Amino acid sequence: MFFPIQDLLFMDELFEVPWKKRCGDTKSSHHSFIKDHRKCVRSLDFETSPDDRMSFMGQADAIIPGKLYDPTNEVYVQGRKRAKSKIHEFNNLHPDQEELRDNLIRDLFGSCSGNFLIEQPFYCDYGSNIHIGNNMYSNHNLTILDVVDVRIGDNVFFGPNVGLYTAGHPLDLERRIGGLEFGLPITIEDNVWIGGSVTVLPGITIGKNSVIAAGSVVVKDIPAGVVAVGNPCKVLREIDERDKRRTNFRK
Ligand SMILES: CC(=O)SCCNC(=O)CCNC(=O)[C@H](O)C(C)(C)COP(=O)(O)OP(=O)(O)OC[C@H]1O[C@@H](n2cnc3c(N)ncnc32)[C@H](O)[C@@H]1OP(=O)(O)O
Repeated sequence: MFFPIQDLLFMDELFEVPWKKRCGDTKSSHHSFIKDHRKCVRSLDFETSPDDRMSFMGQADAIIPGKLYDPTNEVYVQGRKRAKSKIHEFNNLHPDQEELRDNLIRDLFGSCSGNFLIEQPFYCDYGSNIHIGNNMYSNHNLTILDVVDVRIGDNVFFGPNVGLYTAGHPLDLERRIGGLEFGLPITIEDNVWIGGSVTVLPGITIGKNSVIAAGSVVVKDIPAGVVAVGNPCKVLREIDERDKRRTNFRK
C-alpha cells in the first residue's frame, strides 16, 4: 500500500526530521507545500554552484532534505532507472576502457570538477545528486544513496566497501512499510581519507583533512584535522606535526 500525495504531505507535518544545517528550517514554506507541492519546492533556495548541472529531475521535483517523499513517484522511478542503466554499463566495462568509464561517470554525476578514479563496482541511486571534487579516488564497491546532495571535496580517498547513505525511513511502522523515505545531505570536505567498510549516515559532514578509521559508523559530524574511529565513530586524536615526521607504519 502506498500513500497518495495529499496524505503524504499531511503526514509530513507530523514528521519533521531535524534539518537546519545547510538548508535552514523549511517550516516557513510548509503550508504552501501542503497546498501546492511544486510551487513550494520551486520557492526553496537550493545550494547549487553555478557550474552544477541541472538535476535530471529539475529543481521542481527535487527531494527536500528532511521531508518525507514517496519514492514510487514516476519521476524518481525514472531517475533511478536511468542511473541503474548507466551504472550497469560502467560496472561491466573492461578496466582498460578508462575513457569510457570516465565519461559514463561524468554523464551520471551532478558535477565533477577535475580528475577522479572510481574502481568498479560502484553503485548509487540517482547520480545527479553527487558532486565530486578533483583527485577523488574510490576503491571497490563504493555505494552512495544520493536521494539528496552528496558533496565530496578535492583529494578525498575511499577504501573498499564504503557506504554514504543520505536515505532514511521513519521509525514508526505504518509510514515505513507505506514506503515513505527522507534524505539528508552528506558532505565530505577536502583531503579526507575514509577507510574500508566505513558507513556514513544521513546528514553527516566530515571536516577537511580528517581520517576515518576502517569499519567506523559515522553517526555525528566529525571536525577537521582528526583521526576518528569506531561505532559510533568518535574523535581519537588530532593529526599533528608528529604525523608529518612519522616513518614507522608498523603495527
Ligand atoms: C583509499 C584506500 O583504498 S585505503 C585502503 C583501505 N585501508 C584502510 O581502510 C586502512 C584504514 N586505516 C585505519 O583504520 C588506521 O587504523 C588509521 C589510519 C585510522 C589509524 O592508524 P594509526 O594512526 O596507525 O593508529 P594506531 O594503529 O596507532 O591505533 C590507534 C588507536 O586506534 C585504534 N584503532 C585504529 N584503527 C581502528 C579502527 N579501524 N577501529 C577501531 N579502533 C581503531 C587502535 O586500536 C588504537 O587504540 P589503542 O590506542 O587503544 O591501542
